[in-house]
Amino acid sequence: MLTGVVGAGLTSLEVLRRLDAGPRGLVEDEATRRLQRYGENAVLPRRPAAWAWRLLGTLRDPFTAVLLGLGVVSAFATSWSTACVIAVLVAVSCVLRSAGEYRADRSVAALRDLVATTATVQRRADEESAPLVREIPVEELVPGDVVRLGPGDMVPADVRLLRADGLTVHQAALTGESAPVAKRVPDTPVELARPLFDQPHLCFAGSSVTAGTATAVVTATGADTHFASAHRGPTGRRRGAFDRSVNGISWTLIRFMTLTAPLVLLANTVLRGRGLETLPFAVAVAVGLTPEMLPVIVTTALARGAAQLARRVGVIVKRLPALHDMGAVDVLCVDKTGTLTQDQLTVDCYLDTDGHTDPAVLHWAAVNSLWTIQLADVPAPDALDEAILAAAKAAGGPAADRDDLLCRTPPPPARPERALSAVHEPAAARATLMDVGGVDVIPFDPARRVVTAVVQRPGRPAVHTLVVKGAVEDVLDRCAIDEETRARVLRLAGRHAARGLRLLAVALADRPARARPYTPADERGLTLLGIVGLRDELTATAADALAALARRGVAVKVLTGDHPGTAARVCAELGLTPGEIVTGDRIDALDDARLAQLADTTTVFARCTPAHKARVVRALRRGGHAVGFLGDGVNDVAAMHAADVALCPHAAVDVTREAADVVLAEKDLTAIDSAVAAGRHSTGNIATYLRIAVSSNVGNVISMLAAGVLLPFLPMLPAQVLAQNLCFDISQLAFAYDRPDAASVRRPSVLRPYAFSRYITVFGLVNAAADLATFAVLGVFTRGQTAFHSGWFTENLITQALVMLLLRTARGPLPGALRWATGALAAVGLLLPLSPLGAALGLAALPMAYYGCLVMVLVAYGLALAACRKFGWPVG
Ligand SMILES: Nc1ncnc2c1ncn2[C@@H]1O[C@H](COP(=O)(O)OP(=O)(O)OP(=O)(O)O)[C@@H](O)[C@H]1O
Repeated sequence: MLTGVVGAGLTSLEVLRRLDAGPRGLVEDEATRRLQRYGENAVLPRRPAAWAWRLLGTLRDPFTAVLLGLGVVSAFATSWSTACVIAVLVAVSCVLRSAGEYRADRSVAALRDLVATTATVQRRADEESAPLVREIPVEELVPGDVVRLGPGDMVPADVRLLRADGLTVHQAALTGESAPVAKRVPDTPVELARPLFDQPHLCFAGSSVTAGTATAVVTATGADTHFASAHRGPTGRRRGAFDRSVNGISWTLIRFMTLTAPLVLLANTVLRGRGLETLPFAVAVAVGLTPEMLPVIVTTALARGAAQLARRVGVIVKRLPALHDMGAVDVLCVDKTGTLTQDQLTVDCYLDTDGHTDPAVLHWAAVNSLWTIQLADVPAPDALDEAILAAAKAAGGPAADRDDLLCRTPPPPARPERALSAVHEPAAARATLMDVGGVDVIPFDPARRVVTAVVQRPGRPAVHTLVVKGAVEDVLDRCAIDEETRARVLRLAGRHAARGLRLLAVALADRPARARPYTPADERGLTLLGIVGLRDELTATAADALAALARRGVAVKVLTGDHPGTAARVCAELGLTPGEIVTGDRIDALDDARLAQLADTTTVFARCTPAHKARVVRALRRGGHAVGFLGDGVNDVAAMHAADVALCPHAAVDVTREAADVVLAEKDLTAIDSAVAAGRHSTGNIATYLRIAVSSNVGNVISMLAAGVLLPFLPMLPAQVLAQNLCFDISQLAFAYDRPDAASVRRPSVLRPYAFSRYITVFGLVNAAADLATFAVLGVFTRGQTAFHSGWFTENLITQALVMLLLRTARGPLPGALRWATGALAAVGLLLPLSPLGAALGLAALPMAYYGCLVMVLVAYGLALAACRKFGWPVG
């Protein structure tokens, strides 16, 4: 295998020779041998991680780190029982979490293979056979393979270009450079002094093709690529809504917890004159405050949601937190072509600049399409080009068939004088128009919105004809026309766009023939021929999907590169109210703050480049929205990276699938609604756990502090604090299986730290009030520490079971898991003090009268909770 550095200085031929390969591609048998020798072309092994690694991975969680820290403090204070219980807590949490992650990985792994990335490779059956171009899984690529690259492809390995046309690649994953860079096969020897990633003829795994095409030979695969050496782990990702809410709250709690132990210690020292002997108790209280099951609940709730989505509606969640982000999304940006529409085009009309049907317009559009496909070695022809070639064939025209192109005679154009005289075509040459030969191509680029094929017409060896097609405004900008014609053509385009057609303008220019390659700078002074209108049917499920999202409070915005008129019509047909349409040039004129305001109220953005789409998404996020982006093309990737969560339909190009967090494996767009509902469902369960665990724990801390001051002894022994905490934690795992009611999945689910703090303060205080009432009862009915500890232990577990029942967000029937969990928790509270284990923990049976009063405290507590719920306050 060649390293990029060695390969950089060699000629193409030398590289091929060193790789023992040829421009026609490897023979299949040899490729199989190489696959065995070099291994799979994967940066990270596809094998599931070993159990030990999974367990170690779960230790990275901040709550676990805090618990371990507290365990170490206990060990130093030689409080071995506290240290042991903490170790058990950490072990239970890690084992449960890694088991959840393992199940989650397994359930989506099979479906993920369905959306695996492929590479277009050129191989031969044997030495004598002609090369065959076919798609193979990227993992099967080997050094020496000849691959084809086109827009939207991931560069599948480190490659050396053999041929390239207008190739630009995005290599931010390697260099951090956000702008695409041009790559080409240099005419002169390469300059070795240049940094490796700047070498024009080398492309690297981890980058993606933004425009143009290329044929290249693979120089390194898998772990030998530069990407692999730079990223020995998963690549970093943007911070989504998940990080902003759950993680934000986690860190607030961790700060709070780290203050708890010193506070308890201080209160006991200052007010009761106790010394360091209270350290284990202080540590236990801090541990009691920790919602240590949060990582387990998060993994279980999200993994369950993801597995159900995959099974029921074929939605693949590639990154678990993305499911939470789906639930938080309140704005979904969608591109139009290939998402809301099928991208299966048919030509509707071909018109000259006066709006009359003109086959010459279709003919030249077909010449452009044909040579774009042929010269650029596009792995998969654009749907637009295929539609134009099909229409030309159906019209019986000269561009009917790629193979026919060079030999058939065109029909006489309806208005030949216009189209052909426009390029000063001698009448005699018209009949042989199709004998054109392709010379060069400047591929389509969503930022330029035009594509140029350079052809040579028969009998005119000294002349090259540039055939340009693309978005109407962009082609007009390159034409030598007066203002009046321009305005007339724009009006014509507007009328047809309003019918929902996709429009292309076609223009020509003659240039003296030359050997030098053509560049975008040559696309000027063109002669306009006319426009082609194409019809693109709506995706069958698009209207239903948009209506369902609107019902869930998700605002849908369309961000398209297409004509404003076309976008408006499509949106109206889908039941969206387009309102004022904002175009790319208007976006350019606005600063970020003004764009954020405008983006809030705009539904359709048209004539957007990839950069415009990304700016709008960033502006919306800055305006406080959680933004999803659903796109299928290379022009959507930047916006997908900018969004909280990126989605793509099943037929998206490789680079889009790679950028997506959520892939819709089926054709049905209404699956997005199911994904949003599943996200809200999972988040609802996580939020319920957090609210209940933390408010109950806060209540306990307040009571512990109060009791520490009021009582001559510790209100609970450290081991008792930890034991009740362990029971409460385990029972709360049932929240991962709760079923939220319909109302709670109707709005975007976001955990707002302020509302959350209010919630835990109020319910924490109600909980503490119940505890203080219990202390009073205990003061009346019991004597001594053991009875006090036992009474409070029982009350604590039963109130926690009550809180779980009364404060869960869902109001529907209790799922079995919750019924069992709360029942078991209350039973432990009542029975443990009577058992030998209770005795070991320092607990004992209580007088019967206590239980009667406890019932009264519990009834009062339950009524207080129910009253708070009934008046809808506080809602976290
Ligand atoms: N293969 C092509 N040849 C010539 N012009 C094209 C081609 N593909 C697209 N265009 C023109 O460029 C414009 C922008 O294309 P782009 O691919 O950025 O967006 P889109 O496909 O129109 O819409 P969306 O952003 O919704 O996917 C199109 O509206 C069309 O006029």
